[in-house]
Amino acid sequence: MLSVKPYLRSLKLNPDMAIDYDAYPFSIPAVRELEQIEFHPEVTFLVGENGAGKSTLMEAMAIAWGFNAEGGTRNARFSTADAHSELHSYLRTVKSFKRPRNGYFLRAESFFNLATYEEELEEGAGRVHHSYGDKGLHRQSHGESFLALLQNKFQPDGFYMLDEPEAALSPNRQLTALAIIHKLAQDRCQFIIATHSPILLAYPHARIYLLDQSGLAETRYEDTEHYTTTRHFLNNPAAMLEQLFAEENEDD
Ligand SMILES: Nc1ncnc2c1ncn2[C@@H]1O[C@H](COP(=O)(O)OP(=O)(O)OP(=O)(O)O)[C@@H](O)[C@H]1O
Repeated sequence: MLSVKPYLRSLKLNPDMAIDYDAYPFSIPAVRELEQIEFHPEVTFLVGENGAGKSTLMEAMAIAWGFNAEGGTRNARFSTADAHSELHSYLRTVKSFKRPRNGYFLRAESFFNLATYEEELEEGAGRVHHSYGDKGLHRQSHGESFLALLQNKFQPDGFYMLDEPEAALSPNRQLTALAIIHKLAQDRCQFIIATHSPILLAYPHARIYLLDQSGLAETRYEDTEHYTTTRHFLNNPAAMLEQLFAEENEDD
């Protein structure tokens, strides 16, 4: 029997479209070399150095799926002056025969403005702080409201895209977020997550794609720089700092 998930099964570049490889976004190696991404039914991660193209790709996938470029649900109409790339129009997606009932595109960078807009809409409709619990968005810290969104707004049968969700979360809250993601994955949800967090990346059985100078390829958790560097550092912070500072002095 064909399974319901993943809702977004795969994507690749449309080979019929003319591409300018010298201009953004195709000037980014991981976008230029993009062949095919096969998504995991539960969790797919995008990892890579700062500037590797994760947000560019996440945004394009989100728009191709039907989300608002700035984040939110498929119904969100929130927008800022920030321009988004045209990459979405170059993507060919393969989707499940079954549409998810819920969805959300969470971008750390525009989260607070978007959340304010959503809460105003809910209050206007007579709903009091539904998405952020009883306390309301503006009486919570950034991380608390972020987690409240996961706890209240993310529902079963959903497709969720999260761009650097760890940005506002302490290590303990990242573990809480992992537990929420795991519960939702059991409740027929699919996640695509761009992250730098070695904690989130530990999600079992996830598929991890690394974006780098040579393109985009699947990798293992233990092979990510996030895992190896963090592990190496925590094993002996003093030695690593000594080496780092010595190298800096040599450069001076
Ligand atoms: N609108 C734009 N026009 C031109 N170049 C852009 C634009 N937006 C991003 N870039 C460039 O594209 C590259 C990839 O940016 P992107 O934000 O996708 O990286 P990222 O992997 O999400 O980085 P980070 O981990 O720091 O969030 C960067 O070099 C960035 O400067």
